[in-house]
Amino acid sequence: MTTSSRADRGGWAGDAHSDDTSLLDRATSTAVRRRSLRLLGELLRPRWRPLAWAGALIVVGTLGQVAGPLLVQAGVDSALPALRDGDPGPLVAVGGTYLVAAVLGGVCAGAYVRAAARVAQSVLLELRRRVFRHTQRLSLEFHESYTSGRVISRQTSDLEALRELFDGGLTGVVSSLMLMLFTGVALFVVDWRSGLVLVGALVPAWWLTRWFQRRSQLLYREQRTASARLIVKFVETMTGMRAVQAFRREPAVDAAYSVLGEEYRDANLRIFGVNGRYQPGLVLIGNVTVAAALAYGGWRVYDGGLELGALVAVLLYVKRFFQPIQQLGMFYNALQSAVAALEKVSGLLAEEPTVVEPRHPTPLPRARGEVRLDDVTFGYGRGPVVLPALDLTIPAGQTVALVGSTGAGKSTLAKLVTRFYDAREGRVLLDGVDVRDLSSADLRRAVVMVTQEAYLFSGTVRENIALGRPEATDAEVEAAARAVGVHDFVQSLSQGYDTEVNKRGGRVSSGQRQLISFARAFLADPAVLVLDEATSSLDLPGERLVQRGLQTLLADRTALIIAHRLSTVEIADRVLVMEHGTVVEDGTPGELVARRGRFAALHRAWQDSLV
Ligand SMILES: Nc1ncnc2c1ncn2[C@@H]1O[C@H](COP(=O)(O)OP(=O)(O)OP(=O)(O)O)[C@@H](O)[C@H]1O
Repeated sequence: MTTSSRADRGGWAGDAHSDDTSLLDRATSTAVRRRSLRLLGELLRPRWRPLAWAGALIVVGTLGQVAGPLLVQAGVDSALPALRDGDPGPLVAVGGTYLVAAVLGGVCAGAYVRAAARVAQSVLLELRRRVFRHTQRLSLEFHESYTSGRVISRQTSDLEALRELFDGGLTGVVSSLMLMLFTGVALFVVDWRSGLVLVGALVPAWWLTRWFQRRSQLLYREQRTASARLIVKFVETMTGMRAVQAFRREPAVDAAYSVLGEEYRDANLRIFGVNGRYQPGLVLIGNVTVAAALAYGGWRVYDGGLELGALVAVLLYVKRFFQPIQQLGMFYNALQSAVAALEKVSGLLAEEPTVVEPRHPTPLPRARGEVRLDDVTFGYGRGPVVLPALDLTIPAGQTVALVGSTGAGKSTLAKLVTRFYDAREGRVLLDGVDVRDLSSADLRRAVVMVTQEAYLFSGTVRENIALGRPEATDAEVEAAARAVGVHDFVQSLSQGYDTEVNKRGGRVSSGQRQLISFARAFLADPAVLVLDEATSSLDLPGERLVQRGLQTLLADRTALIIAHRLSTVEIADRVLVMEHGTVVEDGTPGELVARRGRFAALHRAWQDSLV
């Protein structure tokens, strides 16, 4: 894959994540820009009507503002002489028009801000929704490689940068540009020679702006990268707080966080350094131009080549012309920040799920639960092969315990059966149907995975149990809880099934957490259950409770359990011992103990640990 096409897709795959580097080569940079613009186009196209309305408002509003100096000129050069001759009419007319233009300009500018804000807010809402929906849609492969902190910074600080641009900057940029354009045209209308003085001044202003643009583009990328790193570190530390405290990593983490914080501060300071040169540079150019226009115009007034009113108008226009440039410089910061953010968000949105939904799924409304791996070879991404040519058949209803040393490929096998990943070669079949041909609805109904961490979401115990079947009745939820033996515990909570978990009064132990997740799986009633048994040890009564719950859960269904406990292995119909991605022993627990191989040794070690 070429760099540009990877950047076009988003480029997280592989070790160099494009959004973590601020130095992109030219081709990648162009591809990233194009991708961002495409996204912006997609977002703006359906909103062209309100955009056109905002555009009309700003044109009228700016015309109202630009009319001022022209009217001053008319006042000085025509209305005042007429008044001297005893005719106050022109002065009244000029004064009245000035008032109308000022009011119209103000009203339209205000309406423009509101109209632009409505468009901006709806774009932001859509983007926020898209990012969330898209991240959910992406396969596990993405989530295992793109750290959660980075996803969070896409959804928070990047969208925030875009909000800042839309809220203040963008409306300002458009009105500033408009004001400059109309002011320039009006200046040429009043006195084209003075217009040429302005054009001369634009040359250094242009060079200064180009310099600023180049420097700040790089610096803003650096700033966003530094900010994302800071967020990643924070999220990582907070989610791993137990490990941090257990291993007294606080000072090390603190030091690392401080370094990242300093890098972020330095990145911000560098930006201010560039701004600090750009802004005064522009002010200087502006003032020199006003002085030049005054000298040149004054000489011509003296000479009789220019009316006094025209000179006043020229000076007002030249002064006004440079005000928006300074504003533009400030908005440019917001723009840079937002462009960098848009590049990253568009990268995330360009990611494609690696596990794709079939176009014409084979229906499987009622799975029996036979699982077969047919010559399956698998490796992560472009990494080494983890499972080489695996053949395995698990008849419907069989409970299989997977054991083996760490890194042997047990979880990988589980992730293939649940189709969190697709095999590189070979097929994974459920009831004879390739899992790639099943709709995700059928597959997720038939195959449920219970993970080690048994994640509980904020909400009530009832909602947590009914996660896979939200339409389940209270009686069904309770029956599931009874079946796995967690009903009494739930009843003992302050508000029973309505207790909010993870809040005060709703704290659950790891064993209870597992039982709730068993109840959740029981209620979902899948034909195949894949279970990564928790490694944390429970006390004996707790272990018995979990074991009993497990047995009820397993009855009549196919189960693949990554087993960490002797008691679990003993209730299995079959044990598979894995080493380096291959099954090295396969049989009933009794048979394997008798065979005196690896499992027998493991079995002995487990038994010894119990006495
Ligand atoms: N997301 C991943 N990306 C790349 N390689 C991975 C990923 N997950 C696992 N691996 C690699 O695949 C191999 C098998 O890992 P797997 O998690 O399946 O082992 P396991 O038998 O479940 O181990 P454990 O009992 O420690 O969980 C290991 O070498 C591991 O480093």
